[in-house]
Amino acid sequence: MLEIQHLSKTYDDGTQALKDVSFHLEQGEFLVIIGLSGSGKSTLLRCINRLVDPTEGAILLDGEDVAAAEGNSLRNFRRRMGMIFQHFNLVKRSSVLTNVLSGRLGYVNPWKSLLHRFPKSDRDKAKSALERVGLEAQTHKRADELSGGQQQRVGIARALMQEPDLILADEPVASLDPVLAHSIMGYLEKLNKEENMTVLCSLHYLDLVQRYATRVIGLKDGKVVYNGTGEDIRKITDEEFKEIYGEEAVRVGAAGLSAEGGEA
Ligand SMILES: Nc1ncnc2c1ncn2[C@@H]1O[C@H](COP(=O)(O)OP(=O)(O)OP(=O)(O)O)[C@@H](O)[C@H]1O
Repeated sequence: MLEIQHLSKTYDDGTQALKDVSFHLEQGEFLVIIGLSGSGKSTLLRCINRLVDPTEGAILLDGEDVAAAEGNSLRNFRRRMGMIFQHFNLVKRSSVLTNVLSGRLGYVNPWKSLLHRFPKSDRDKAKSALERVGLEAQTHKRADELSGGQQQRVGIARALMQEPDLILADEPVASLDPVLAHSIMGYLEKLNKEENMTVLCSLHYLDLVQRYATRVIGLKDGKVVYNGTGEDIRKITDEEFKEIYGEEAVRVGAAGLSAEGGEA
């Protein structure tokens, strides 16, 4: 469904964040991107939904180039991708429901969205998204009254409002403790397995990578240095991981816990 061809990104200050990155992703995969801080993971995810404009290369979504898209066509591509951020990116003073509804903004007439006048069908959709992440009881709370794990579940519900085919998650559990990390990953796994959503997620804990990935891409200094299946990465030794990663394996612990296992 997604084919990245010779993607490069050089920022205005001359930093080469991505260098000739190519890989492909099939519908229904759970692809994890690993790499040290600064290796280009965020830049890659942000190029895919064009929060960052790539310098060179193509990003083919079902054969059509997102990298070259503009205007309506870019908006249509973006609707197909739900983004989940490390620091949740919620409007802290707004309610949980309003935050989730904002995931629908691309679909709503702009003046209506300014007035927070969302159609009933959208409000129903938001409630159903909140149920899917187990937060129906928190609907009317302010976002900043929730725990970190709950805030990230709001982030997931907001992404679901777009009815995405592809979920882009940029270190979604880096701000959470181990139990919450597994809980959040469990929700992403559920969307992947039960709703056949394709997931592209950056992570840096080896045990999470081994537990959830069906494919793994390793980035180092903006280049792909590893491309393997989930099976390959489950067999990897700490020494081999160090070669790809450049550092000792980092483990989050609490392995084996699932969405049901942890209180987020
Ligand atoms: N807006 C920017 N302008 C200039 N350089 C940038 C910009 N954003 C990122 N970079 C640089 O690009 C490189 C890749 O950064 P990126 O954030 O993509 O890496 P990352 O692997 O996601 O790191 P982290 O895990 O710390 O977020 C780094 O050298 C970073 O300093």
